[in-house]
Parts: sequence; structure tokens; C-alpha cells
Amino acid sequence: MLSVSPDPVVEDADESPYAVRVEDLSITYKTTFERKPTLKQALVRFGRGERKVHTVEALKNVSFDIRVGTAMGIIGSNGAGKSTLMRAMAGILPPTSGNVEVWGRASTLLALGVGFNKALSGRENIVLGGLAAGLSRREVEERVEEIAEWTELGEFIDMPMNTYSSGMAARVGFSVAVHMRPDILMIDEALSTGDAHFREKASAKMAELRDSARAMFLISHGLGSISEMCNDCIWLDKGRLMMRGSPEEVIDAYMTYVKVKKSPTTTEEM
Ligand SMILES: Nc1ncnc2c1ncn2[C@@H]1O[C@H](COP(=O)(O)OP(=O)(O)OP(=O)(O)O)[C@@H](O)[C@H]1O
Repeated sequence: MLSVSPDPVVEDADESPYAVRVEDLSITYKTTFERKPTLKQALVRFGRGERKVHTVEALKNVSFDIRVGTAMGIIGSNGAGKSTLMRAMAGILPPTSGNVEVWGRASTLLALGVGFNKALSGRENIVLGGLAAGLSRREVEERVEEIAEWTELGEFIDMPMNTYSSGMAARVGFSVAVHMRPDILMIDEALSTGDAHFREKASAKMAELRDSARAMFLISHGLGSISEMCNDCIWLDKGRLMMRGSPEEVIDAYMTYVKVKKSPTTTEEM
């Protein structure tokens, strides 16, 4: 079950209120697919394929909570369940079991550029993105110029997005997400897109948002950006929560686990 409330709950006057609470969360994907029959099976069954169900337990009994002011890094190998967790917290994916409670409006920067209509211009996609994020027509009109300007795409902003490079499309996605003034900001790999100049600009914007939002989540294989941007960290492995702690200690444990020597290059490539 996902529940979203507008205001944070204060339970203990000495502590910041909760921003997100994840309780015993499990998510299982079920995909059916047509398995190609062997020649013999095809002859026996006159070419009919066999429907197979493939089940993946992407998250298994994950629990944690974060308070206002937390910038949490999420680390783990490919397929560990990081994006699944983010999707569940954003309300895009319903839990198979367990609960997710979110206080405030979440804005996600998942898989940058996905969801754009490439036949439309960057500016038109900004309008659609703003409306999809729940802004009113008027709010979108008020912000579209600023969002377009921020991409620094010049006249490309009025050209169809199928003429863009992936980095240019990512700029549009990033700009829309960071201008939604979210309470809870969720960023998936945003820092790895764009060129050096845009990455720097994106980092500065994220630092600004981290300070104004109630909470932030950052998924990145660039462990350097996790230690730079975050004050809390979790490590997922095969859907399980392995560890929670300061970015330094969790990254250390993770690096030891995957037995990769610590060096600036490997840190960025994990
Ligand atoms: N839509 C889906 N249908 C079926 N299985 C899925 C789907 N999305 C993800 N999975 C599976 O769930 C598991 C977790 O995937 P997820 O994308 O959450 O991992 P991740 O930690 O974000 O990985 P990466 O670092 O590669 O982005 C993987 O085994 C993946 O194959």
C-alpha cells in the first residue's frame, strides 16, 4: 500500500519529522513470455509456443525510514532493486506486500528522457512533463520559459526531440524534474548524463534542491557523487537491504563486498 500525506508527522519534538517510511516492502515482477519451441516440439504442437511465467523478486522485505533533511544515496550492483525501490516510493509501482508512506509531493527523475514524445519539440515536452507532474496549465505556462532556458539548448528547444542527442534529451528531463519544486526529490543516475559543464550545473542545482526539499534520494553508480551529495546511504543486493549508514561506511562495505580495489576511477565506475 502506498500512502501520501501532505504534511510531515512529528512524533518526537527532538527529531525531524518523517519524510518517507518503507515497511517490509516486497515487490515481485511477473512477466509472461512466449518460449520459442524446439523444432520437435513445434512439429508435435503444430508450431504453438509455450507461455512461461518468469518471476523476479526485485525487493524482499525492505524496511527503513528517513526524516526531513535526509539526502539518501542508494547503491548496489545492476539488478539489485534500486530503481524498483525508487518507483515504489514514487507511487509508480504498487508494492506486492508491505507499505510505503510518503509525506509530500515526490518528483522523480527516473530513466531520464523516457516518456518523451520524440516527435514533439523540447518545449512541447516540457509542457507535457509539467502537466504529467501535476502542475496546472497556468503553473506550466508560468514556468515553461525558465525550464526551457535552463536547458541551454538554444534554438534546439523548438525542434523535434528526435533530432536531439541523448545528453540533450536528458537536459530537458532534468530541467523539468528539478523545476517541479518537489518535497521529495528522487534522482536516478542523473549525474551521469550530459557533458562536463551540464553535470556541474546539475550538481549545483541538486545541492540547492537538497537544501530546500524535505528529502532527496539519489541512485548512482558514481559512488563519488553519493559521498558528495548524501548524508545517509543504503546498499541493496539482490533485492535485500544489506546495510544502512553514513555514505562512507556503506560504500566501504560495498566495495569490500565486491572486492574492487578502491581508487578514484573504480569509485566512479561502480
Ligand atoms: N518491468 C520489469 N519486469 C520484470 N522484471 C523487472 C522489471 N524491472 C526490473 N526487473 C527486474 O527486477 C530486478 C531489479 O531491477 P532494478 O531495475 O530495480 O535494478 P537496479 O538496481 O535499478 O539495476 P541497475 O543498476 O542495473 O539500474 C532485476 O532483476 C530486473 O531484471
